[in-house]
Amino acid sequence: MLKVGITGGIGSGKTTVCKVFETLGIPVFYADAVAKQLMVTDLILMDGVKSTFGQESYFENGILNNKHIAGIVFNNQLELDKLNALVHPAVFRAFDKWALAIPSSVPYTLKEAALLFESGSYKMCDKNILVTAPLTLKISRVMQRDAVSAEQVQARIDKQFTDQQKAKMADYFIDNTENTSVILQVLDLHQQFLNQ
Ligand SMILES: CC(C)(COP(=O)(O)OP(=O)(O)OC[C@H]1O[C@@H](n2cnc3c(N)ncnc32)[C@H](O)[C@@H]1O)[C@@H](O)C(=O)NCCC(=O)NCCS
Ligand SMILES: Nc1ncnc2c1ncn2[C@@H]1O[C@H](COP(=O)(O)OP(=O)(O)OP(=O)(O)O)[C@@H](O)[C@H]1O
Repeated sequence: MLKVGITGGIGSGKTTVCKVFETLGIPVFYADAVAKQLMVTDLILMDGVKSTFGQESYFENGILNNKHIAGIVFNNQLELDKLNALVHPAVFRAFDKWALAIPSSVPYTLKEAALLFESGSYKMCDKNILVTAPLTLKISRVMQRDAVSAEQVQARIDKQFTDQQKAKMADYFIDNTENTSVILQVLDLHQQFLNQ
């Protein structure tokens, strides 16, 4: 079965685009959501996070202290590398398990990940899609969605490959500047994947 990776910079709208594919019956593995879940359920990963970033990485009720970790990793590349080295192997394992449970009648699957190219996981996909949007639009979307400052969004953008770098590794592109064209672009790609 065809495995398609889908990524895009913060606020590009990759999750929103994946919801459109889901309406066509395509199963989507949301790597970032799974990573978040593993951060509070995978005991080995949690131990690694606590010993690397301190006990304060979790509140007493077990909830992840996102602000604490984000404050460390998005200001220091070495610390971010440590977090990624803890999280990515756990997500790869979860994806393999998920893919095994997909029925063979499904024409293709999608793997949505913010760091598809950065983590190297695009190599495990047959084709990869890059969702793009103008930088100012991406920043304003995330500021609105997460109630964060432009500087905080920019700090994450700085930790991801640029769209130019990602474009070299992508096979397909979706321009998510406005809603209507996105649906048509998804339908077009869907048809191409069904014909492969
Ligand atoms: C660092 C954490 C605590 C920050 O939490 P917070 O709620 O502020 O952000 P959230 O998880 O919603 O991420 C929002 C966006 O930030 C960007 N981002 C998140 N983690 C990373 C990273 N390691 N490198 C680059 N960008 C990142 C992505 O575009 C992501 O979609 C959180 O992202 C986390 O637990 N990360 C570990 C899990 C992980 O690596 N996920 C995969 C990458 S998104
Ligand atoms: N075409 C669009 N028109 C209007 N709003 C949009 C569009 N695409 C995405 N958005 C909004 O922009 C915000 C960011 O979109 P989304 O969460 O899908 O991006 P993302 O690429 O998954 O971001 P992140 O990397 O932060 O997870 C969301 O609030 C979403 O509802």
